[in-house]
Amino acid sequence: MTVVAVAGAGSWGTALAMVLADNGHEVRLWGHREELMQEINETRMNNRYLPGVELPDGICAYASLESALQDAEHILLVVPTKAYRDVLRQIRPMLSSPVTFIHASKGIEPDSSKRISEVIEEEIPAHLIASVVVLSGPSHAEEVGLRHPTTVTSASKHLEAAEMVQDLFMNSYFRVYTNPDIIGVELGGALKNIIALAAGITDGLGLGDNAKAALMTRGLAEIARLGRMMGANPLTFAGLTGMGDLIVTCTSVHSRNWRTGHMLGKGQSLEDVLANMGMVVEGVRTTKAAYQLAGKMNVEMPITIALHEVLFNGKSVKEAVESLMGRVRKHEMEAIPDLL
Ligand SMILES: NC(=O)C1=CN([C@@H]2O[C@H](COP(=O)(O)OP(=O)(O)OC[C@H]3O[C@@H](n4cnc5c(N)ncnc54)[C@H](OP(=O)(O)O)[C@@H]3O)[C@@H](O)[C@H]2O)C=CC1
Ligand SMILES: O=C(CO)COP(=O)(O)O
Repeated sequence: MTVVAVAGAGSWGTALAMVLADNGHEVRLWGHREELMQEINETRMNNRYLPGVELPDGICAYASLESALQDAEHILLVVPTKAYRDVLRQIRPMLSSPVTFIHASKGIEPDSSKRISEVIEEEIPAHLIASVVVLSGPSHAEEVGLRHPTTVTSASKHLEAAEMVQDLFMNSYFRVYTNPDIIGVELGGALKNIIALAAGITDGLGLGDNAKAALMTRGLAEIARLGRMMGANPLTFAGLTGMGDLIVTCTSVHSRNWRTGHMLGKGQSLEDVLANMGMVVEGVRTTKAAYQLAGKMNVEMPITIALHEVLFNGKSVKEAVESLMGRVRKHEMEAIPDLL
């Protein structure tokens, strides 16, 4: 049995806490809302974020981060990307010996263009980090909560750490693979949210399955283009954390990113959609970050740019579709010279 602190008691933190508790680990689920933490301990449910799922006895909810971290060998971070620096700055003075940081969030920080593992390494001194591991893949919390078969990837520069996390989570309904390509795994998980927003928009507009297949395929091409420039292994994007997560996020009604796009396609404003969602929609912020990165790295990302114009510059979705379809002719493999 291992003691794991889970920082972030939303949908995904709660579902992953359940997987760990099913595997016999002692799980300290930390959330910053005292009332919700008390309710979880009393009702054995997180009705706000994962309704209908009965939580195993191995989970104890904490409103005090310090108590949750006490004796924890590993810290699983599952807060929205925008909360990372704040949460890590709270954690830092509470650590006295190195721990493994596992993160399961999917986003890139705007302006700094940092991946989450880089933010962790920036905020926590090296002597307090045993390893950084990313857990990512096609995995909606609602289905993991039902213990439906799910596959994900554990990625780390250190294979032993990736394998340790694989063993920690793996069970009969949750299968974990390893991959050393932490850059590709983090970028795939973050960037697919942009394409899911765009796919939701085309679904909301009623543009059909051809348009959605086009967005997903050309979306993956631009993700791989940026990834390659940032040092990822292009093959990672054909795996669970690339194509796999792109499929689930663009096609599932559980996806908050797809749902947001769908409502935008139906004519609602971004502000209204986000105000009513009640959960994080990472793709909005990541569109900003990817737009900046595409400019900095000089990588062609037409879907990301079109979505950026819709979300932040008032371009109509109709105009965005026309501008994408009206681009000059291309070779399908044009920007991936190795494949020509
Ligand atoms: N849901 C899913 O199926 C999956 C989600 N992910 C990723 O996991 C990450 C978390 O998503 P998810 O759990 O779905 O998000 P939710 O919106 O369901 O929950 C987010 C949680 O984080 C809390 N939170 C927000 N800011 C802070 C803060 N500053 N300090 C402490 N807690 C904070 C929220 O609390 P409050 O109630 O106060 O807002 C809430 O409990 C995202 O990056 C997402 O992309 C990855 C795979 C699957
Ligand atoms: O990453 C996810 C599934 O793998 C969750 O996607 P959403 O944040 O769009 O719900």
